[in-house]
Amino acid sequence: MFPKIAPTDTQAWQQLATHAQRMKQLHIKDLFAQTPDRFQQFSLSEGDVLLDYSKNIITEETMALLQQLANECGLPQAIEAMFGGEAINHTENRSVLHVALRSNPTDTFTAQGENVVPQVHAVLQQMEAFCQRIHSGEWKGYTGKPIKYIVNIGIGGSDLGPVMVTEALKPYWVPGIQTYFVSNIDGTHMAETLKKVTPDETLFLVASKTFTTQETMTNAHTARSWFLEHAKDEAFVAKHFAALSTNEKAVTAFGIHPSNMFAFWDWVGGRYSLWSAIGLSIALTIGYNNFAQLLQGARSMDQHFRNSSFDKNMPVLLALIGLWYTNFFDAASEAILPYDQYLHRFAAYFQQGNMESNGKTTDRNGNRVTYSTGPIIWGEPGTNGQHAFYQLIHQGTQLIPCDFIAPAISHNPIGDHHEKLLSNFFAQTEALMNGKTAEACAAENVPAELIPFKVFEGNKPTNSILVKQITPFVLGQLIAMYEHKIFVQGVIWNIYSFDQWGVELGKQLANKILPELKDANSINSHDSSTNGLINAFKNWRKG
Ligand SMILES: O=P(O)(O)OC[C@H]1O[C@](O)(CO)[C@@H](O)[C@@H]1O
Repeated sequence: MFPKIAPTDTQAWQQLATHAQRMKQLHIKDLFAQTPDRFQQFSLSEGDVLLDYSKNIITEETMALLQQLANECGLPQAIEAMFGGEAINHTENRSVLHVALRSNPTDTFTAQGENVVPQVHAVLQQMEAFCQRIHSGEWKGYTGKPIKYIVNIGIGGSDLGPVMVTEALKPYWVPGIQTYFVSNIDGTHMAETLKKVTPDETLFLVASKTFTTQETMTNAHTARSWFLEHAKDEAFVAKHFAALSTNEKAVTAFGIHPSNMFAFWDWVGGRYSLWSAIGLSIALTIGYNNFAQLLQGARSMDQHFRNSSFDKNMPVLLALIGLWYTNFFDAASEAILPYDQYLHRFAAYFQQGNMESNGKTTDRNGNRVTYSTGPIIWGEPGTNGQHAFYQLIHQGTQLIPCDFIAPAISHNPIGDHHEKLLSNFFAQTEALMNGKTAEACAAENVPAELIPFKVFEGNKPTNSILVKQITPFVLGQLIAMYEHKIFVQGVIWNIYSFDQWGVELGKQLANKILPELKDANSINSHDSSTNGLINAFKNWRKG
């Protein structure tokens, strides 16, 4: 196990606090003027992924101190503890081994003394064989037709990853397969999806680690009832429902045959599970070989993360830079801005990844932290974001560090769209850094009274992540890079990143309120606001 040190108790933290006061007097553009080869100094590549972190309010001293902080907080030991299968998810007494899901068959990853790699590959083989049967048309629905529609029913980690990846890799979709995702318990989500599919050509994947999640189980039962209204015979459920879960008992109780169950294990966190059986919707949508490439890309990033020194380590550098702004510049949020329409769910995916992992106030000693932990993560694809919220990033009062992500090669090279798109990417990072002075405005003959409104302070930090093309392999690298960033930050903040107790309270209260909504009686068991809302809801429904 690694030390449970409050980062504020390290020498590096004290030095960083002093150093930050000096750095706040500097402007990134001056740092470029002082060191023209700053790009070489603060950029690195790993395969087809280039990370340029030079447009940050950092110097070599900053980075050295941040790396010292990581060392003092035991990051080297923490990395080995995770890869070594130690139960680092302490509050649930579980290993954290999503890295084992993208292992090669000859690798070894051990949880509770057992090498998990053989079981991982057994499920991968089951997934591959299943994909082959669906894609070849060998697997038939109850009227003898092949499967055309996949409907993944899951929520949170059992939805967001597969949604994000299938959207990101749309150019790789298997012809003839159309995939939909239903997550919301709002009946509208299911109803609108069922309008698009036919019961005899649809495969429902019930994706739930626990197989108890209210939203998923409600949606799965609704899908089953709809299916049976058409198919009439329960025996046909086996041809149209499969389960992706760790809970075989609950899967069987639902009526899904164990041969249609794809297993994973408690050492896979929900928000880190797209690499497991939860990725079956991905494999069915883009083909198993492309899914395998996604895993290989992640594996290459795992090795980079585990074996590179911190000054050449993409996840570590991203984590340290993020922490620098969270803890020493009071940045409350970070934006992820992909200049690629296919990556339109990337920020939403890492919203859960970051905020469910590092949105914690209790440290690993059970004490309240005295420093900020995980920031708010948000973002939209450029250039849409430019016409929505970039105003605030440029001229607002909040400091919002941004990650710009783009491929050099578009899957849709129409005219000069991609050059125009990327010219915006490059222009934005440059403009955010340089800003615009009053003198520059005056030189453009801006009327004096308008100059204060047209001045941009600049000095807004950005990371640029340029990749050759969004292939399955590169996407695997990118996702794993951000996963490990979250891990590194959690270690330094001395919090447990792999539990999510914070989502429980709302769930418990909803279960308490649900029976109160089923009759017409007036409610007075809550505070006046909650009583008032519930009674208004009931009154409207009476009429
Ligand atoms: O896969 P399950 O068990 O249905 O859980 C879904 C999601 O619910 C959570 O437990 C809480 O939101 C997530 O961590 C998880 O991804």
